[in-house]
Amino acid sequence: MLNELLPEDLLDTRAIIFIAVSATALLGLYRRWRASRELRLPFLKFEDGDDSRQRYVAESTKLLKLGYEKYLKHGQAFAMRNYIDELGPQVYLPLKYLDQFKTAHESKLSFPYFSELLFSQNEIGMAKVTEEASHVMRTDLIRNLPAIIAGVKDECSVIFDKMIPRTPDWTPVIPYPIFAFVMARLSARVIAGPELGRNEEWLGICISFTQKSMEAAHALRASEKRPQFNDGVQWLMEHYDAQNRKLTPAILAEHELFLAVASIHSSSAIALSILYDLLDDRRQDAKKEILDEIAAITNEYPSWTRPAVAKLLKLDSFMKESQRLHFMGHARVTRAARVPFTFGDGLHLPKGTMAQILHSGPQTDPEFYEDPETFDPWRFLRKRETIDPYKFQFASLSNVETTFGAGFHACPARNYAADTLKLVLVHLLTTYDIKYAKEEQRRPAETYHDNATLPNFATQLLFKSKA
Ligand code: HEM
Repeated sequence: MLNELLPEDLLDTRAIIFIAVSATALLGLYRRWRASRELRLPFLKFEDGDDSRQRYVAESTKLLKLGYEKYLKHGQAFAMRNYIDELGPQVYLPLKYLDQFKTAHESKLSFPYFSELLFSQNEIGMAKVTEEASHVMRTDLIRNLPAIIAGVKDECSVIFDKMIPRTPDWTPVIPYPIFAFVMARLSARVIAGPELGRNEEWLGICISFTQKSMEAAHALRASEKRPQFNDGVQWLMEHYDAQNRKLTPAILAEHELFLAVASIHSSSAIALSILYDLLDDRRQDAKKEILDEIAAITNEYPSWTRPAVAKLLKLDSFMKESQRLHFMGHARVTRAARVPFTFGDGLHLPKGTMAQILHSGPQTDPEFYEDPETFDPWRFLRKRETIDPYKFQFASLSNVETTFGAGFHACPARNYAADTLKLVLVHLLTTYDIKYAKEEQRRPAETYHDNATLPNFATQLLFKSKA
């Protein structure tokens, strides 16, 4: 019957898929259009005649600065176009909502759902945020941190020696791919264990996020009995066992790939960004003090254990100041409304709204930081000395320190990430002389894409072995 009524090609599988996909996309567009009508918020846009999509890709930084000054600073949320139009408008919230926002239950405001929408994870088959992987990072990683950190410095020497030879001559290096490899290898020790940590194919997979992770994890699981390790695979196996659930290779691969996505590029880009400041000719006095600090710790401790790393107070402060001014992205604490959500004062987010905190706004706001545009390497060290020694650290969380997010989903590996970054920088600063290849010894300008700000990945540096 259907055959008689419809043209032949409409029954072709491709045509059916096309219709189904288009219908879903149209339904999505309709839902988001409705959501944007329900959002009773000022709508921020470029108002100089060009409000094209391209401007949202290249110039969101300008618009977000305006949004902070005009709305957020005065306690008013705003909406703006999402450069991926199908996602509907995005919402930025002022800090007064952060406490309610970060504590809202996952069934209402969701971090995984935000990532699912933003990265079209269902459509492209990308590994999703998995509750189990986050759980083992939140529990087992934190418990095992001293043992894990104790091996990082030695591992740095082994890896960097292969990647940047110790020679007396200046060697030109584009550091980002090397940093990504180093961070992939360091994270692999934590998320996948020593076998995969030394497996170049696995590391390549993690760096390039390819589907091959499935095969690699499958091969690992297929390889008979695994000895006891202290890593994510082991912790996930134990977590599933304790709940009497089956951890299949495919599920394990999904957890592992998600952890690889979460861990490698953020750490590599931040390492590069901080190194750029350490090499800048305006920071040489601070660098000298950091080198003295490292020398003093090396005299006091036989090896780089967690207590030794905790003594890197100046490096910690420098790193935090560097990230304050050269943050990795404007948006943090990203959540999407699984159901319509209303804040205590009546602000309403329709179902499907993607909302976030503007991390960048407070970083250069004199309300939060004195003389905020000045790079003051010991700003946070002074705060630790005079206000609270346990706060204002690189990995600290507060309503203005949102580099690692906030609330339940705040990065569970932030202390691991901070310690690892420090040990990578200690290794680089004590092993090599490093300078910019160009004559001017100044950090290169950031690059921008949508609400991301990234250190320049193409800048060439020169390395030579320390005398
Ligand atoms: C300096 C490097 C890193 C930065 C800046 C960073 C930042 C973040 C941020 C902003 C979030 C979301 C928090 C929120 O929305 O409240 C997050 C989540 C997460 N990060 Fe990190 N991260 C870093 C390194 C790592 C590493 C090395 C790992 C693993 C070894 C990791 C594992 C995770 C996981 C599992 C989550 C999801 C937490 C959850 O679902 O509850 N991160 N991270």
